[in-house]
Amino acid sequence: MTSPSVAGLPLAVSVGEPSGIGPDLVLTCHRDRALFNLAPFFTVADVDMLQSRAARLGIDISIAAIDRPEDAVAVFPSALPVLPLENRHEDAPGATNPANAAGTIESIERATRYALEGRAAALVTAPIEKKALYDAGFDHPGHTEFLAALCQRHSGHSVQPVMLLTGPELSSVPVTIHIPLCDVPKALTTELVVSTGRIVARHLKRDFGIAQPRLAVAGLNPHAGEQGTMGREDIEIVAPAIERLRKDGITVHGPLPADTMFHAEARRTYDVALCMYHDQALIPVKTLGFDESVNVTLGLPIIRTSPDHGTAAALAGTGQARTASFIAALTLASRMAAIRAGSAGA
Ligand SMILES: NC(=O)c1ccc[n+]([C@@H]2O[C@H](COP(=O)([O-])OP(=O)(O)OC[C@H]3O[C@@H](n4cnc5c(N)ncnc54)[C@H](O)[C@@H]3O)[C@@H](O)[C@H]2O)c1
Ligand SMILES: N[C@H](C(=O)O)[C@H](O)COP(=O)(O)O
Repeated sequence: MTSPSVAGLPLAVSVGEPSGIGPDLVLTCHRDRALFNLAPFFTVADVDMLQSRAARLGIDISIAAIDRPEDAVAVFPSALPVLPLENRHEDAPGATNPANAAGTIESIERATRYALEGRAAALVTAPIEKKALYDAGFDHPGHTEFLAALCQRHSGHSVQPVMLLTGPELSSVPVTIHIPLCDVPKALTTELVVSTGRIVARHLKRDFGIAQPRLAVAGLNPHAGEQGTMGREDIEIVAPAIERLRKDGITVHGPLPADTMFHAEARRTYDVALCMYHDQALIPVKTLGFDESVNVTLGLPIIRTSPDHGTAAALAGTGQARTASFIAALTLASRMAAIRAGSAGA
């Protein structure tokens, strides 16, 4: 048995970097759909590339090219529904090919558009190799910012995307995302911490069903600045942001020394850790639950999830890629879509 679709809609899956494990995950998850009770999904991909990758992996799969996302739910029980790419993807596991970049971007753009048009319940993205896309002129740090730009273009409203990594043991948010460490202090402002905290609190209520979310805010500096002797940002930037979030009625505490806020007892005191930079947020999540954690983009008009890991290019085509995080991303996307559909109908 597979899970029912949410409101009759499939999930839209972008296939990711073809030299990585994205295609392997899509194919394996369709093979194992009943085992993991997965809701119907389609992918936007090169059919020949998928056939070739399936043969490498020894997966006996039926792949059905479809014209419209609307056809995916009926096809899913018997075949992997694929909306064919206009650009081609070569099947060369482990070797990035600049010619593949256009197809990778097209897959993300089209899958996002189907979700924005209400023709897919949510978007799930397989991993991209950022450098391969930068070399082709892609000028967004990653999916997170690209999706915000696509949503902004579609709706005409400004969009602040927020990266949430969520796993069984810990959920955390990097306030600054993909920027060099030396740029973090300049990028970190009270306004950014406040707007990020508000988006997190709003989505925890709306998409995760947490009535009164509890946020814990990490300091930037060692020992949260040791009362200003190890950096002034925690006093001048982070603490005022916490005060403003509290005035909004959000349950929030900090700035906390980051080195002692992730142990088991501390984790029980909050729902999400707001961290000041990428590795502060992502190292504890990936250490505690690399195989099960999911990357979610908050702040978008659509639901977007992704596995927490990257392209793992050395494993592409080998059958060694673990699917647990991708399965968690598919499952969480369905659950969030069901919560939104339920509250929209309430
Ligand atoms: N969502 C995304 O698009 C996303 C997320 C993270 C990293 N990336 C990109 O991926 C590329 C590679 O990044 P990286 O090497 O730092 O991280 P990575 O997650 O690809 O790999 C880190 C280690 O974990 C292993 N691993 C990862 N996923 C696995 C899986 N499913 N099963 C078994 N082992 C797995 C890899 O073999 C490697 O040893 C970079 O270009 C990075 O930007 C993309
Ligand atoms: N920082 C993310 C992670 O390590 O999980 C990853 O690079 C994905 O970023 P985007 O979703 O913005 O591509």
